Amino acid sequence: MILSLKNVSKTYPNGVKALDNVTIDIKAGMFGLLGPNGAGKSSLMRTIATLQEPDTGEIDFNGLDILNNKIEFRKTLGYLPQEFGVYPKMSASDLLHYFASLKGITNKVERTAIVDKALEVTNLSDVRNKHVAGYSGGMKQRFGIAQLLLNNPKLIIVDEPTAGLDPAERHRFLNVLREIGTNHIVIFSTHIVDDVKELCTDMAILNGGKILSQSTPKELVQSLEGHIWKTTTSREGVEVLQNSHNVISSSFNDTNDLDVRVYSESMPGEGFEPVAATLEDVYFTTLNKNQSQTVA
Ligand SMILES: Nc1ncnc2c1ncn2[C@@H]1O[C@H](COP(=O)(O)OP(=O)(O)OP(=O)(O)O)[C@@H](O)[C@H]1O
Repeated sequence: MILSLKNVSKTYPNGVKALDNVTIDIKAGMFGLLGPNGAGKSSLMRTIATLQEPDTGEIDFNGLDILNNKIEFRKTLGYLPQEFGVYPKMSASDLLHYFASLKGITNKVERTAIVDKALEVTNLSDVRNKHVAGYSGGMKQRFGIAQLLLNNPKLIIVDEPTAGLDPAERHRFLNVLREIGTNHIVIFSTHIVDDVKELCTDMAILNGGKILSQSTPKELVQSLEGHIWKTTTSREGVEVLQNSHNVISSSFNDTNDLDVRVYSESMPGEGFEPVAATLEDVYFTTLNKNQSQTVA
């Protein structure tokens, strides 16, 4: 199973270039698309879901040219957009039976098996008789997944599903994605580095409509090993460091000083110690590098 995008670009009528020559191959497993607000994540998701046309480029799913075979492709697709709809006062079970009927699953025994499985995978079996309208944000997101599992999609696209979820719900939701990621291609977008770290077999960093890097989280972290250094300084000290060093991030510690992480090929100076690289270092280093190239 493979989804291939070649030179996909999109400029909106207002002149914003949301996708800039995106070329990427996505294989089975959990694929995380990581980027800040406005990076182009939703534009890429909507384009793959064939809800909007790119200006140029090709998208191919298992040999099918999806831009010229939208109806056929959509039968294999499950898409959960960023904004989910308003649900009627119907139980999760009744609503899933209704959606399954609309999708043409008319045999009641078959439909019941499919609905039960979708509720089980998304951990909603216990609340199947409650109204979806009264569900919490996280339960609604899981219901969104249950709904798209009904027609057994091969490719699942989930746009920023963890935004706005509390930590417990986020955890439950990621567990559901982990479960379905074992036998589907799941592409999900996020601006939370930990989502990708906890879940993804493969990932890309997107900004300004461009893919800045693509690899496994492990390989990306390994590529920075030996180049990340830490020091502790005052608030004013950080400003000085920012002018002379490649500062990745800074955070307050217990003594109200700042722990500062710096990227450097070799020992950046006195007071620095080497530290293990993290995926957050990868993310910020990649964005910083791109920003300085864009400015230069
Ligand atoms: N329909 C549209 N018309 C014009 N500009 C748009 C449209 N949709 C998105 N944009 C712009 O395109 C750029 C990319 O937006 P997009 O929503 O794809 O990014 P994103 O990474 O999903 O961001 P967020 O995390 O905020 O949802 C942004 O500058 C946005 O303002």
